[in-house]
Amino acid sequence: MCPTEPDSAEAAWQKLLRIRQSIDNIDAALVHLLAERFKFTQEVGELKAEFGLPASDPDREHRQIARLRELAVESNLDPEFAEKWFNFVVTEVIRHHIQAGAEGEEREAPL
Ligand SMILES: C=C(O[C@@H]1C=C(C(=O)O)C=C[C@H]1O)C(=O)O
Repeated sequence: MCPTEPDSAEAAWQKLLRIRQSIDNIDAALVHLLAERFKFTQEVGELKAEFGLPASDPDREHRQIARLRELAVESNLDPEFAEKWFNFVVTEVIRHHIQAGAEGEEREAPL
């Protein structure tokens, strides 16, 4: 048996608990990072709404996807997954931007 392998069910359970703690820490960090990202994209949405800029910027998104795919390959992460994750997040960001734009228009042209 490899020396780092647990040699009993109890040791395996302890190892599982230790690994799960790290998984939970990483999940917490991801939530914090996403919250920060959405704070910044909200600022972008406010700027876009104020100056009538389009909600989405497909050219920028293509550049971001190319970069993230490269980073994923370097990090041994599936680049398809990295792109799916990015698109999932950006779809939500754009939905917020469209909403902010519509609310800005309503404020400018009340009934
Ligand atoms: C945040 C922006 O708005 C949109 C959202 C993006 C993102 O979440 O990274 C990128 C491009 C835009 O489609 C932006 O234009 O920078």
